[in-house]
Amino acid sequence: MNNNKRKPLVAGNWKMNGNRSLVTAFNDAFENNAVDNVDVVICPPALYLSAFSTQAFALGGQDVSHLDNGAHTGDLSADMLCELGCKYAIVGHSERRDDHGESNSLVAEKAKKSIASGLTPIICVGESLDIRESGQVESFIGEQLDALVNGLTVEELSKSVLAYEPVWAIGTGKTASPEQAQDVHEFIRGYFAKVDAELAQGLRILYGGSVKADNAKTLFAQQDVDGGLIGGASLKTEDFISICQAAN
Ligand SMILES: O=C(CO)COP(=O)(O)O
Repeated sequence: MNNNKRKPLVAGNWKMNGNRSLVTAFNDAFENNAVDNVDVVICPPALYLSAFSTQAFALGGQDVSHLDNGAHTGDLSADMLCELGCKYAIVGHSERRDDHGESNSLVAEKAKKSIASGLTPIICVGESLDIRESGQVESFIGEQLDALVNGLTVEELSKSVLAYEPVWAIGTGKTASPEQAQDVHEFIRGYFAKVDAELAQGLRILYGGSVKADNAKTLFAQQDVDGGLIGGASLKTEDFISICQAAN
């Protein structure tokens, strides 16, 4: 693991996968395999949240509304997630941005609402292959970050976690190389350093995109990589536990 003072965090995003027996498997596996010195989070489909019984990891929502309550069919509020025991909520995942047209400013509103309710938002940013191939990674991610800095105070940002998830690496088996990941993480930390040096130093920035048990350690060893946001490999207890241990 890198030698900075930020506590590593590994979050599993089950997406629209899993069932009650997977919940049971995770309850059992984590009771028997402690992961030390790493904050571990599972973000299952929300209707399974109440089926978890272990205290070995925290729970998170995969998305959250920017609104308090009301006539918004299918949406879940931050308070509801809190009531079901969540400590975190993923916001701005590229699948939400693509499937539901979520804008940078909406993502910032969701992060703000999460913090107001006591949740830690895991705010996702990342570029498509087109953007990368046209050499616009930093300007594209810079715009995603601009919306956060415009919408959230430094104090709110310091209660957030960032996740860099290159869209071309999600579910494709094409992981960013450790150098590619480090380059963007360094850019993100540098961006926040211009806002507030202490904020940037303490901000946890996770990498997500085809993280597996066999590549996690080298990714997590990068100076500015503080853990991971894991999709496919978070659906298997053994793989996910190995990835969590690689962050220690
Ligand atoms: O989108 C992701 C996590 O949020 C990454 O998914 P994969 O690990 O399946 O590539």
